[in-house]
Amino acid sequence: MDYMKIYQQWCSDPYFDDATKAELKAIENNKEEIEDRFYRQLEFGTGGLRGVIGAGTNRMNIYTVRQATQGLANYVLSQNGQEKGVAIAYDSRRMSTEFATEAALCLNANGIKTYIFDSLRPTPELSFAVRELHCIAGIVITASHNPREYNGYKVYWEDGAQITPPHDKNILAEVAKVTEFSSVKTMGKEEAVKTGLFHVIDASLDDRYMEKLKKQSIHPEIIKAMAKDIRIVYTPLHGTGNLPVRRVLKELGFEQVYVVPEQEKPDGNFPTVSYPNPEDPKAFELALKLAKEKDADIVLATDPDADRLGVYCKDTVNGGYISFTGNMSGMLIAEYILRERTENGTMPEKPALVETIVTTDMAKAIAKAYGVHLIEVLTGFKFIGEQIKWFEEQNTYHYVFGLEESYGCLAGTYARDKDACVAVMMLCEVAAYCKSQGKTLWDAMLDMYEKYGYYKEGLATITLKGIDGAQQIRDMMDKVRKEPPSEFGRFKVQAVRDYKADTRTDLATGKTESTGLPNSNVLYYELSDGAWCCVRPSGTEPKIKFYFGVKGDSLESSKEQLQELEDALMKKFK
Ligand SMILES: O=P(O)(O)OC[C@H]1O[C@H](O)[C@H](O)[C@@H](O)[C@@H]1O
Repeated sequence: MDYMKIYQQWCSDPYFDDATKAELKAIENNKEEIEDRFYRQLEFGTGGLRGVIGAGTNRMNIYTVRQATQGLANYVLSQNGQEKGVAIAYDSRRMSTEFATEAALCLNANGIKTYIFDSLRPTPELSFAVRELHCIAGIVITASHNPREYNGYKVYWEDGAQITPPHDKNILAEVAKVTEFSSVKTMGKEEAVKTGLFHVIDASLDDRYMEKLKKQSIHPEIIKAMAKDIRIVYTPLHGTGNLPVRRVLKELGFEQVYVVPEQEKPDGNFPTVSYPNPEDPKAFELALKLAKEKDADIVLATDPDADRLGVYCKDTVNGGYISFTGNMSGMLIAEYILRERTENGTMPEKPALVETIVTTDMAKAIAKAYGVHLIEVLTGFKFIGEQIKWFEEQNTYHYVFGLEESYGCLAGTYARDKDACVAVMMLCEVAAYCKSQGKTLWDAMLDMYEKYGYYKEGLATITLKGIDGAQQIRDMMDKVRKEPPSEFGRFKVQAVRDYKADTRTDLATGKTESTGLPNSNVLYYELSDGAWCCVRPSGTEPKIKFYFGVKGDSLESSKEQLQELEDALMKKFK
């Protein structure tokens, strides 16, 4: 059906509420806006839904949320999961509470039990809740770190990780089948409660989650000893992190925790920050200001659903603050866990460290130093979570830590998604440990560079929106496949991995082998001098992403090499 007809249907069909109709009526003369809102159904990808909040088939609203949930409900029923039920959490975004309730009522109308939090919670706590309540699936209403216009819908399966094969494909297929709103079920909340299908999760789950977090601490005695000395500035960026992060730090004994007052309260309008992403230095403006006032040792920010952590640390040499990438903060925690657990004899048998293919190569060096098995997976924390499930099912390895470059990591197996609450806690412990030795986190980082090599990584993106943008991204990937580069500046290509074709080709010998990972539209170049680069279309945003890394022998040389690699890479693609 053409988009104008669908628009008119939404304007007149009694199924849609008056507010929706009024919102649509207001754009009746704006053809472009109508087209954008109705030219397609908001795509339900492997990460679930993510889109701008508003009326229309290509928007996040109660109708598109119900429609996706009906697809999920059909799959849950096909798996006989109605008794196990579905756990639901939501963050501080606009309409998050409404969408979470709609999702629950749709599931209830399909005879499926639901367990919903009474107020906002971090995404990793939902991952924990799915396992703890023995649910078959989970939903989080969040658009993670996207700008304020967005909301989203992430789906989890019973192991607590975001959906991976075969469930992801199966759920996608079920959602795609729900094309008529008339086939979407819903019911009133009172009735749902009466039937015993709608449950609110009680507060004891928070306590159990806290206990799991605290269990990850390796040296509580060092925290106690340093509690008065280490000064921490923290911002939840108007999201879900405020309560759990403060609570875990307090219960561990940290005494000097300063929360950015302007960003403490949950607010879906994100009034003080346009892009609530700890990867963006602008998100740290207020936190750094407070850090200077308090002379903080470390400055931490979590994204709205508290699965990502960004870090700055005081530079004792010049008094300024140094930014840490996700790779760097992940490495600091990884080194600490592996070193301290090896030393105090709590390292499990057959330990494993898990990272994604676009994460720093320093992880490999650390794993090797402590005799820990390193596993690489495709981009996406769900693949790290999936490894934990396989370790348990096949009794192969014991998970000690997992990390990815995009500011996410997880210590422990109580959750199966990245957890910024545990990341904050571990990083504060590392900082306390360093301070007890007269060092900062930056000193610790320099020690690691000296020990393992000066690994440095970067990320560049090109945003290409709409149907044309998607085509341009496909064309870029096709072109570079057809005309494979033999070098990027001074770096020679030694091997090419095409994860879509499942080939790794050694350019010197011409030998081709399997990548060992599932198919994915990703190209990875192994380069001379320990460098590498990788290209993949984003799965969550209209972007093509370029990841790259080098290994230098000093801070200066790695910085310079990284710049050269980035320039050469971007020149090839622009
Ligand atoms: O790169 P995208 O497909 O847009 O995904 C963005 C990010 O989403 C999640 O946070 C995943 O865990 C990350 O691995 C990924 O980098």
